[in-house]
Amino acid sequence: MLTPLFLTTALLFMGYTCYSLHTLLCKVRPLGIPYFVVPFYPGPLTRIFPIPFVNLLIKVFGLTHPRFFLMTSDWQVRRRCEVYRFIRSDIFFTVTPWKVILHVADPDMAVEVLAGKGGNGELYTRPDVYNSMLGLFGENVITAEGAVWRDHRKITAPVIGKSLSVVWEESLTQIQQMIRYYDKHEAINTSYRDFRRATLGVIAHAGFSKVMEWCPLTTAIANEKDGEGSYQKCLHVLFENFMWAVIAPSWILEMLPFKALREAGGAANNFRFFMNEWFEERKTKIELDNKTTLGPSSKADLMESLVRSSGLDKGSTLETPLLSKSEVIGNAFIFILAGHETTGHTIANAIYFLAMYPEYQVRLQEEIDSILGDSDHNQTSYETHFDALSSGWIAAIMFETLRLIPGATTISRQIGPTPRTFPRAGSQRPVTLPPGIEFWIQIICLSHNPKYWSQPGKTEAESAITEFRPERWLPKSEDNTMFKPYNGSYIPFSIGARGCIGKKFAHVEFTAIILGLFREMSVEFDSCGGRKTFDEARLECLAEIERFEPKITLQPSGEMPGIKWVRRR
Ligand code: HEM
Repeated sequence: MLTPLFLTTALLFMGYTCYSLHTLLCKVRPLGIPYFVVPFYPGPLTRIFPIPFVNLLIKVFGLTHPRFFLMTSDWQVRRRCEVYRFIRSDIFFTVTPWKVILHVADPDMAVEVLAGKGGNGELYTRPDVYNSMLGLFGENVITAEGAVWRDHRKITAPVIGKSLSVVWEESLTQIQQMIRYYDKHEAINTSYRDFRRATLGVIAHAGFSKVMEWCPLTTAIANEKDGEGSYQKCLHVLFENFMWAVIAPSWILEMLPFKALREAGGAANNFRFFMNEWFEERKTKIELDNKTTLGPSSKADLMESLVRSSGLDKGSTLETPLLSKSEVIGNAFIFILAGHETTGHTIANAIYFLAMYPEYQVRLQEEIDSILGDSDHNQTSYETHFDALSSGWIAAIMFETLRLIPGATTISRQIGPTPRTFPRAGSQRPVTLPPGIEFWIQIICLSHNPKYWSQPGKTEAESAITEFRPERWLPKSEDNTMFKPYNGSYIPFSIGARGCIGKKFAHVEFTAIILGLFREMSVEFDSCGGRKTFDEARLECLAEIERFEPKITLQPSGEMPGIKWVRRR
């Protein structure tokens, strides 16, 4: 009885899938844009299944054709521009039975989607699958659209912009504490985690007025009895298992017989608990302040701005609160997440590049010394030193790191209800696309596209597009401004009204952290007691970078070679 029922359902499903694929192919073929058929929609949850299975098949059978690797989630990292070169086009479709995706490495089209008319999210919204993941704790500035998004942005962006002095100070403090620890330790192979902890400390202070001393994660977890330790453990578990935390409500996950799922559910629950506590704590403080002062202080941080906008404080002048409590917590989560992972990993990536190319460390240190002279870098401030340090080697190293390894590989958007025409770079004809198509703007393919990254008068090979060459960003002798790439070919922070709120925050943090580290220290590969040469470690590092995988941000999938911090001679 069950077998025929199962077979009929399976046949009906397959029939519907083929019909749907056929309909979408009929839509795509007349457009004259190259396309590949992919049997499933490669959204975030397919990283659990079937992508690992596809990866196994590719490895076992040595499959190299794009129709195979386009089924994986990390082809942009492993193949960079290969597929665009293969099809001789900067745009192509993957057609799945449920969706048509346009992969874009054409800068003019990327600019139109992200920053053209309708780039504020009204015509080109994020696909729902991403919003449901990022809205795990409540709607927020990333998941909201239209008028609601404008409110969220108005509440959050100005306070983030005003926090830069705290960002500078706290970055230097975190690094001082980190150096104290590194001074006593030989080799480090926890850099990604360590820098994530430093940048978590910065966003906790700048956005939430919480002071978190830097210590290695293991020490923080060992101190779990104190509230701070368990909060840090909860964040660590949540971010490491984020994929699991979004697949079902926490109470279901906590009942399942799998440890990773139970832990993810528990961490999500604990996070809600901590955020509730922070919310109530801040609400009480605001109510007290309202009784004793004349209103909101000009030094309000992100949490204060969020809580005040929820209108829950008794002295609130808001007739209609702009945010619900769950939106306050949703935004707190998104700023903790976006505000520390991306920057922490970018700094760790830059450190590995500097270990691979020590000549750039020397130039960086010489520049820092020439700007600071004998003064103490720990006495510097955002107001006095950021400008001087933000247009030379430090900035060049950050820009080049993000060009080679952007935090996010892809930005996705979907076309609204009417067909739209999009420009193409060069002398190519504009294309008109039907509704329902999803754009995947490939940040990493744009920043490797030889048409825009080959240097004038040099061949593609001489331009070393896949190599770390920060000097490409430095001002040329005739003017004092840094290199400006072709519009749309370099968008690690995205562009347009929905571009990154934390771009300057990240730049200030990166500058202060690199300053704090390299004024006192140099980084080198750990030779494992003389058993590993510099060249071996460098090759190992390059091979690991080729294997980076997009989790929340792009990050190592295996173990990076160990590094050592040594005092400058
Ligand atoms: C190197 C560091 C960073 C990188 C590479 C980065 C990258 C990005 C990108 C690519 C987007 C656009 C995503 C999309 O449209 O789908 C974005 C948006 C966003 N970023 Fe960042 N980010 C960084 C640091 C930060 C920091 C430090 C914060 C907060 C303090 C932050 C907060 C946000 C927010 C709230 C949005 C959503 C804006 C909106 O939709 O209106 N980011 N970021």
